Amino acid sequence: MNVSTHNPTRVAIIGTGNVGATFAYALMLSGLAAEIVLIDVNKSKAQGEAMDLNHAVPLAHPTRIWSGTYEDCAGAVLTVVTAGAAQKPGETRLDLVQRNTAIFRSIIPEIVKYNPDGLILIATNPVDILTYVSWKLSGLPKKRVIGSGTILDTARFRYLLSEHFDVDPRSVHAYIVGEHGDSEVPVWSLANIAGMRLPMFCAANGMSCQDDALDHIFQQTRDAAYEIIERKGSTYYAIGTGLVRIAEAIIRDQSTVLSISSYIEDYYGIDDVYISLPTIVDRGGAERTLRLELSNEEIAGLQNSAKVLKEIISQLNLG
Ligand SMILES: NC(=O)C1=CN([C@@H]2O[C@H](COP(=O)(O)OP(=O)(O)OC[C@H]3O[C@@H](n4cnc5c(N)ncnc54)[C@H](O)[C@@H]3O)[C@@H](O)[C@H]2O)C=CC1
Ligand SMILES: CC(=O)C(=O)O
Repeated sequence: MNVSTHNPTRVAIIGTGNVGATFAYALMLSGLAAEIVLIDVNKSKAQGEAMDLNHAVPLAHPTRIWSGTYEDCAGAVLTVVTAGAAQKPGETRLDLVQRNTAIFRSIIPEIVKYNPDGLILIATNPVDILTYVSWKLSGLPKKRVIGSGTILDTARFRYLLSEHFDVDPRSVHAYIVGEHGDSEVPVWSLANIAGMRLPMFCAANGMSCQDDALDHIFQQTRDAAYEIIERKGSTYYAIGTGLVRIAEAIIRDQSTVLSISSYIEDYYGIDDVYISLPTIVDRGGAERTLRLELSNEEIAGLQNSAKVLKEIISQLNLG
């Protein structure tokens, strides 16, 4: 190997709390990144996580892991931001917006200063709003700033549907779109198993497709974070895995359709907001948002989600 042209795949992680550390662990196990740099305002925490992760490396994948500074974001294909306040029991994601926007005003310019060419992936809540904030603060092209959006909600939805229909969740094709939060929208009209819409699947398999059963599945999806936070304080395994899935689509240039948060223009009258829709993700970031044929109810739900987010963004004084 010619050392001078050697360019290892580096992923930078800002914030090494529950979500950042879990993502780092899952990323190391995946073998996708040759280098993982951990950055946190709490340097001691980042150092401790790097030490613990390094001790797993001989048992997993050769990966260079260290706790660093923003200078180490240089050359990273992807910088993932998980830094900031998390919900306490009873708080909504939107309640975090002022605290986390203030934190992002110090983080995002530092990332871009040392890495103007990479992609930024936001996980911190409220994720859709902070992805918009990050795009504004970074000055980067829209497609290179993305949010984890409803990748997690979609995974929860598919899991719960798979339990109801007793099939592998990977065989359930269904999306949650809109805000990663209370106004999110289930796309029932396109949900399918083996190309069979749910009413057809139920009829063919003698199963229940009652509205109240499906409504309950959506409510459990939407409210999952509240329930988990009430029980164990925070959520991190599923989002950590979701972040690895997005990183994989980027690093391996897979053109995977994922429900991430990307910049939306001219979509059922929705403009100038980051919101989740099925999106083709590759090495360049959010390449294309798919134009879904939604029902009138789903369109109204999506428009409401955009309205909720835009009202809050308009109060943030982003210039
Ligand atoms: N998008 C999603 O689906 C999910 C998002 N989240 C969000 O992820 C965020 C992090 O959650 P947790 O890891 O549980 O929180 P945590 O409290 O465990 O970790 C947050 C970390 O951010 C660090 N931090 C704070 N200010 C910083 C700064 N200025 N620079 C660098 N680091 C800084 C803290 O030192 C801490 O280590 C929250 O906003 C949470 O709501 C959590 C789960 C799912
Ligand atoms: C905390 C959060 O956003 C979630 O688990 O969905």
